[in-house]
Amino acid sequence: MAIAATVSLPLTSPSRAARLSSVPALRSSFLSHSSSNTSVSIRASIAPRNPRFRISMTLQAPEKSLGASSFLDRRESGVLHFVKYHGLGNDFILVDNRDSSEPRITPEQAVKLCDRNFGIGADGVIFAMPGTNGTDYTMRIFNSDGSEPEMCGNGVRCFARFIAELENLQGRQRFTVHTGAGLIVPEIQDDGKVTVDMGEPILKASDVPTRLSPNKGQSVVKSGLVVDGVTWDVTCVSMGNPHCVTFGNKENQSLQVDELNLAEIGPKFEHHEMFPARTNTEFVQVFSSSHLKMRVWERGAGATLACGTGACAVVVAAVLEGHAGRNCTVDLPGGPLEIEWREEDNHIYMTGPAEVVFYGSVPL
Ligand SMILES: N[C@@H](CCC[C@H](N)C(=O)O)C(=O)O
Repeated sequence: MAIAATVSLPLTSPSRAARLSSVPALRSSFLSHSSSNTSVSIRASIAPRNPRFRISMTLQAPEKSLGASSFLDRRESGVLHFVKYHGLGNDFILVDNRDSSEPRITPEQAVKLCDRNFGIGADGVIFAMPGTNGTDYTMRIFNSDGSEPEMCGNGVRCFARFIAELENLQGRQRFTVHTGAGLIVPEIQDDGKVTVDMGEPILKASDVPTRLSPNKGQSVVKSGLVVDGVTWDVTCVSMGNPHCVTFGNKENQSLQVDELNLAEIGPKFEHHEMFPARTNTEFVQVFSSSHLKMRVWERGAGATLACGTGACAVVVAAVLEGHAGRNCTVDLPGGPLEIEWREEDNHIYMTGPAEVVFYGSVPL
């Protein structure tokens, strides 16, 4: 059986062009095109029965970028065309699902595609779907373990950039997006970053949800949670999806987040009996009243390089616990996010990047 693969990479940065031009077979072609903002597609046919694995490649360097729209217009059955994006290293497979309100793949297929060794590799799969209740679009997402969360902050920034590419829209754009967390409004800025109106945080314990007893009105703020014999101070916040935020424990009031063994402790928070829907957990270090650093263990995805809803929950918790003001830079392993919890409307606004990694196709 012959395998045909098509990979299309946008040449948007000199470093990417330099990396690609280091492949000897591609060098002359890439060097001659690396100065323009264009795409090169590589078609490779591999015949596995031939012991020498004959590989033939066709290089195409179109005058204009192929873009997601024409790439994803291809609709062969049994093949999934996708674009991989990342928001600060939190990476997603974006699927054009605008023709149906049913996801084009199952949670089981999503698990396989997200596998970093046997699949494409991603923290989740995101579907761009027709709008609901008058919104422009609907976003659904499967985590890399196949579960379906209500929302994804980094994902919705990638979603906005994906829609702009699909619809061939340039410059500043604003969309209304229906999610499991309700209405979310991302706006692409002139510099390509995306500011998202993430709505209001949910603090009522039973709605987060957490079984911890409310200790500040209906909320759980700086409350003791015993994990493996250690009592952590936690604040519980929902951004549509559940978050447990901690700045320290009884033994260590100020965390040095780089010292944590996240892979060991993260799952114990995620599956703790106090969180009936499991939880995302953020471990936070305070640099100043406007500068925080966090590491995250995500429900259904494990340690990730960034979590947008998590960064929003962290700022809410920091305000409620008196560590910070309403405008913060939150450093994540993959880079910084700007978060504002606005007093006038109680909404949270998140600003950060979203970038294409590559376009691809896989058999289903
Ligand atoms: N990385 C996301 C959150 C994705 C969902 C999360 N794993 C959950 O299950 O709630 C973000 O950027 O917000």
